[in-house]
Amino acid sequence: MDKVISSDPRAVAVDDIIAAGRRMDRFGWVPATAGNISCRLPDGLIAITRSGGHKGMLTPHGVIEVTADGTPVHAGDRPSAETLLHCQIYAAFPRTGAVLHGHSVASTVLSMLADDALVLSGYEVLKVFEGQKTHDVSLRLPVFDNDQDIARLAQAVAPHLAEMHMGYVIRGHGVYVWGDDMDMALARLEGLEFLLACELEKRKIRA
Ligand SMILES: CSC[C@@H](O)[C@@H](O)C(=O)COP(=O)(O)O
Ligand SMILES: [Zn+2]
Repeated sequence: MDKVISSDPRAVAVDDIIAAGRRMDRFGWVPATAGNISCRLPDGLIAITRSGGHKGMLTPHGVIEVTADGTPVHAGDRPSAETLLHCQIYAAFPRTGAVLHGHSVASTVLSMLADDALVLSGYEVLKVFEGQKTHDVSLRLPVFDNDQDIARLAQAVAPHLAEMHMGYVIRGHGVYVWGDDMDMALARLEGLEFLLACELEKRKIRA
């Protein structure tokens, strides 16, 4: 889909979120109603996917606005069940403009085999992450236990946000990745998912 040329930041955000959902769906990262997607708007509000519904088949109706603390701007709107995790990332990183959450096979399986982190080493694609200039590095991808209480999950994540290079994984659930804008967030998600797919292949060969 061509990018919408618009001076209305809301229209651009809606278009970016719909396009991101389609791209994530093409890779198989948003099965059933999994995943959620958001953008920060210039006025500080957050455009985010409604809860439920397929993220590969979003329409403008599937994108709503919440305040920085996750309160829907329009009463009755039901934002993503994981809205607080998005809000937490925007609060921690003032430059962040987009947050993506997907449920890939690789992140789901590997996180169930890991302790508190997955360590990714030696891959050229590690350079997609901020500040990385070489493949010759080991980056830690934290893994948090899944929790249906999202406020409690956010509390578990909070102390570790500042040290994150790539995002994080929720065990048996999926990844959270972010970037200054949607293109950057998508590039990082694609890079991370490539690395996780490589790790999964390595483990299959070793088994
Ligand atoms: C297929 S169930 C997935 C949900 O429980 C959740 O993890 C998810 O990613 C989507 O929730 P949503 O409320 O639509 O944003
Ligand atoms: Zn999820």
